[in-house]
Amino acid sequence: MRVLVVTAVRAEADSAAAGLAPDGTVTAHRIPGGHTLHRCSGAGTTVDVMAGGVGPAAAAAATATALTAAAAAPGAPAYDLVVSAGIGGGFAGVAPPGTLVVADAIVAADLGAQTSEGHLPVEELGFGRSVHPPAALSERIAEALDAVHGPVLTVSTVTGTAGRAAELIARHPRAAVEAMEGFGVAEAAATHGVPVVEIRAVSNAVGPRDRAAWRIGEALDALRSAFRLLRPVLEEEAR
Ligand SMILES: O=C(O)c1cccc(C(=O)CC[C@H]2O[C@@H](n3cnc4c(=O)[nH]cnc43)[C@H](O)[C@@H]2O)c1
Repeated sequence: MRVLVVTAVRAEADSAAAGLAPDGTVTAHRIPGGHTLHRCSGAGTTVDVMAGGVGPAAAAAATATALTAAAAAPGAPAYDLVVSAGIGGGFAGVAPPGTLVVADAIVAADLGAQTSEGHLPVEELGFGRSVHPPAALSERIAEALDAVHGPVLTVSTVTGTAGRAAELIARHPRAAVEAMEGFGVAEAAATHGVPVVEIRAVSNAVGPRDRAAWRIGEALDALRSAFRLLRPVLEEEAR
């Protein structure tokens, strides 16, 4: 089984790789676009971890580049699964800092049109999609990680007010987390016909901006634990 993990920044990629390869056996492979795949191999599974950049556009471009490079490499197996992973903001009462969340829907929460009656998603405008269902495996992953299994919203602007948080919850009442890359990763994966899952470790609460309250170290530790627990699930899937 071959898996591509896409994070936004290097610190997230390092946490994922540390969980996947606790003995530190990771090899680096350059691909076009200046990206590096950090390869963790073993027990019938090869997991490539890549920091693709912040935001849905950078994430989509990086993911599509890695998937295209794999498809173009003679004799190399195609990816079986793409994982979007990183830290995120948790919605109050659902996902406090330190919590792990696995997406049961990957939602582009600000893709659409603003109207006097509120936000219209692209489906209502007659083009595109704003939701990707995750791979069926996501439920098993959520169980293995003891994670919340709920919608993960992708936004281009980090929420910084209580009003915006309330607006998002009104539109997505089950939302667990917001982050900035999942939908971009999912679009690229869908283009290549590869299933996708999204895993987030909560670093902060969604709401009024309070940068001092972000628990990034705690979230990166949780992300490392998530990938330690993910490894046997992938190995079982590969059998
Ligand atoms: O200091 C700020 O207010 C600020 C503004 C924009 C971006 C940041 C970041 O640290 C990058 C966000 C980065 O981390 C993910 N993330 C983490 N928490 C959230 C959130 O509450 N809402 C959206 N994204 C979040 C995201 O996926 C990015 O990769 C700081």
